[in-house]
Amino acid sequence: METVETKIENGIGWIILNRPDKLNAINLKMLEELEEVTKNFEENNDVKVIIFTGNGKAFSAGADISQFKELNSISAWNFAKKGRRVMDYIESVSKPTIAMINGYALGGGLELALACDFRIAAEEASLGLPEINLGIYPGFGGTQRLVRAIGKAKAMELMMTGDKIPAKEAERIGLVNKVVSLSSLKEETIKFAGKLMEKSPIALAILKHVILYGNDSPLLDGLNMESLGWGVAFSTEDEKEGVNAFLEKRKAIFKGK
Ligand SMILES: CC(C)(COP(=O)(O)OP(=O)(O)OC[C@H]1O[C@@H](n2cnc3c(N)ncnc32)[C@H](O)[C@@H]1OP(=O)(O)O)[C@@H](O)C(=O)NCCC(=O)NCCSC(=O)CCO
Repeated sequence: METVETKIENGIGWIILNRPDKLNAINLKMLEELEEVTKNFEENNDVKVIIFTGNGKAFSAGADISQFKELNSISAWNFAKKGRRVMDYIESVSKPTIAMINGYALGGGLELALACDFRIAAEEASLGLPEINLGIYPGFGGTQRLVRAIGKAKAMELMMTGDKIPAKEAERIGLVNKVVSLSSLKEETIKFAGKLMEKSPIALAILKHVILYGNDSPLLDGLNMESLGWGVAFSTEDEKEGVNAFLEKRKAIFKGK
């Protein structure tokens, strides 16, 4: 891979954006590689949780602006559609995903983090959607996902002013789940991933689907998805194990079956 590094350690699939001299700006190659490595991890049984992060001082400063000079309306539209499809795919992965935000998460970088299930940020991180300063606006799903994540008023403020906010403010408005020191970021993120790895991966996958797609549907459809998925969970060995473990007063050991 040219633009991302990957490794699998103790059930965690790491996807590390790797253009540190360009603050991990997302070019077309990186979009393609992100899609490919995410797909590989989704299909790999050794990977239980996927963590995205960046090498160097940024998570990602967004789409690669140096490529914008060559774009016209049609190629820009296609680039946005490509970016959007990759973010949609990342959001749809059946395994839990975490954005470990080690520094700047701007523009497309924040849109990648928004496509993840959880965001854990270092105190030093700075987040925002500054595209408006380029005479454009977020194009990798941010206009929709940010509103859903933090509500319309704050989302419009961030997108229309282009202001960057510190991690603590991002936590206050519900944009990130947790803020920790940079020195403990990796340890805290692994600890959080560990909690997820103790659960039934099947229940997590169904739950994720119901939350994501149920909330984007009319209430009745979402509620129907919830009860149908709940029934499906009862066809798993993990459900038997969970209930038996409770009744036998021991810790459940889920096998993902
Ligand atoms: C993130 C900023 C504020 C950091 O500033 P600073 O620390 O001063 O670092 P720089 O010298 O600016 O950057 C170092 C190096 O990285 C290049 N770079 C940074 N961001 C990008 C980018 N998005 N695309 C391409 N290249 C980038 C920068 O040019 C430098 O390269 P040199 O070769 O050393 O000159 C600051 O970098 C900043 O504001 N970046 C842009 C943030 C932004 O506007 N993001 C939105 C992009 S559009 C988008 O994401 C569309 C999808 O919705």
